[in-house]
Amino acid sequence: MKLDQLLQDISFRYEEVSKSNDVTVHGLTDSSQKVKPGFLFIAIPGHQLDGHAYIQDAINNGAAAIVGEKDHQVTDVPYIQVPNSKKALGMLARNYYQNPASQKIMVGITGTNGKTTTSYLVKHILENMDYTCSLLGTIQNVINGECSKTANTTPNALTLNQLIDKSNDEVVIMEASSHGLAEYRLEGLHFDLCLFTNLTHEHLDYHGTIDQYYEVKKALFRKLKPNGTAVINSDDAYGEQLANELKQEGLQTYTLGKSIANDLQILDQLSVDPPSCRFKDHDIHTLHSPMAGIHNLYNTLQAYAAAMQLDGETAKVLDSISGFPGVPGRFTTYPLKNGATVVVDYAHTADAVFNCLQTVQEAEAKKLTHIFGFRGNRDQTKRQEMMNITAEMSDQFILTMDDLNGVHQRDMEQMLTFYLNHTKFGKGEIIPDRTLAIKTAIDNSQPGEWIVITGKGHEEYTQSYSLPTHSDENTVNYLRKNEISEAN
Ligand SMILES: CC(=O)N[C@H]1[C@@H](OP(=O)(O)OP(=O)(O)OC[C@H]2O[C@@H](n3ccc(=O)[nH]c3=O)[C@H](O)[C@@H]2O)O[C@H](CO)[C@@H](O)[C@@H]1O[C@H](C)C(=O)N[C@@H](C)C(=O)N[C@H](CCC(=O)O)C(=O)O
Ligand SMILES: Nc1ncnc2c1ncn2[C@@H]1O[C@H](COP(=O)(O)OP(=O)(O)OP(=O)(O)O)[C@@H](O)[C@H]1O
Repeated sequence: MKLDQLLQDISFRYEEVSKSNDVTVHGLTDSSQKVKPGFLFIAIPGHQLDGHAYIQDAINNGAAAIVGEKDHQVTDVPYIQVPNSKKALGMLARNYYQNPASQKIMVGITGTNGKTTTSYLVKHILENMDYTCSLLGTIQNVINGECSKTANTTPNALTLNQLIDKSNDEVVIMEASSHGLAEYRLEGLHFDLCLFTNLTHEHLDYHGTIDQYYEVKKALFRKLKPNGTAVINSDDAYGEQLANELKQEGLQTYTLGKSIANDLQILDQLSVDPPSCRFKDHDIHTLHSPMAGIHNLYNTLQAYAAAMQLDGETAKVLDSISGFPGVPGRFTTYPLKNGATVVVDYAHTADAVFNCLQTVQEAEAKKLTHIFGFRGNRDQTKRQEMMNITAEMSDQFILTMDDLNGVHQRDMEQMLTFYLNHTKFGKGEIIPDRTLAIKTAIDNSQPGEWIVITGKGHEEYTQSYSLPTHSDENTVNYLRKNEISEAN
């Protein structure tokens, strides 16, 4: 593709145009190491390194032209200076792959909690409506029915366009993380549906304040196609604010919540275990959530609303919801032979922990033991809130290791001791080895008791522990097998 064609809709320094006229580009990359002859190299200032420092490497590897945002002397090949390289990467990727997203029904999901769960629900329902769906998110990417691992919840703009280009599916359902939005990974994409689940304290190490975090999330809704719709949980305070602001801006919204002002009104909750409710859109219906927890009732309603925006038939949609198999590591339950129950859940915000523990309380647990830790090098300001919630809601808690992310285990243990000493009720202990923490809780469990392990969900451990296991699910199943063989 000619460089001029690639630069469509991108503003850049005028004097570079003539130089770039004749260049043909054979590929794009923002990694100098991946440059092949004829590639366009986009220099990105990152969080650890600066792509501008690798421009000469890119040229040595055969780059035909360079895009960057800083003043830079480049003599051998055209240097196109743009105001923002990350934004330019999005537009360049979109142009190079000929805007693959424009051929798809695009569904973007944002919010602090519930993105993955809602995305799985939407995929499940739409597939039952005979749509073929790609899924891009935290657990995995699924393109043309093939699953692959993901480095990021929201991939960078180049990967994103490559994945959408590869997809033969009709619908792309993707999670839009706040980092993805702030880093312009969705630049140039437009959506038919944008969903907002909720907004609570998270990632403030990156965003600074919750209001800035909200503004970043709101940016997704600026990417709605002219006839696109925002589907919003307005029982969440930030969701209500978002719906009001978008309506004022003339965008099409579809809200769900308890108030009569909503397009989908939750009338009354019929039961909590399993959760079900009556709701009204055009008519009155009953929804049975396929997953435990009121939070999942909201996720399910949101997925229902999304499907209805894509011309779903109420009865068929509600029917398909009842066959939803759940999401790995989201309130996954494991009955023990002794009559106790273990839950593995991905909760790693205070709100998610609250919802998860509340769900167990509603199941009338005789005793609730909560096992969790804090992720190293992540938002520390949410930790006290998480401690307060577990101290209030659990009967006993065990603090343990989560991913250390480069933090020394000794420092993390000191941190856990600090939180333990500053939390009232005195019903906590520290067992640093995660697998032994789980073993201790299981060994001491009694019929009717619940053990809740939060933080890692579907993820594999990033460090090794005493038991030969590599995830919470694996540890629980390993201990369950031993429980069974010991009992025999
Ligand atoms: C903070 C952040 O968003 N970091 C992302 C960013 O990496 P970075 O800024 O550190 O990149 P860098 O290493 O400084 O490199 C800068 C540039 O130099 C280039 N380079 C570097 C070396 C070289 O030899 N040649 C060269 O060209 C690199 O290719 C890059 O273009 O760009 C990378 C490529 O797109 C991302 O994978 C990476 O995500 C990291 C892994 C990450 O952990 N991100 C988290 C914070 C994140 O984004 N999380 C959200 C989900 C959050 C949630 O749970 O809700 C997500 O969407 O995943
Ligand atoms: N609607 C909701 N409201 C509050 N908490 C929720 C909601 N849905 C899920 N959760 C909690 O959040 C955890 C993570 O859920 P999920 O993976 O669906 O969210 P996510 O937004 O994709 O999270 P992340 O951005 O961290 O990947 C769940 O295990 C559950 O504890």
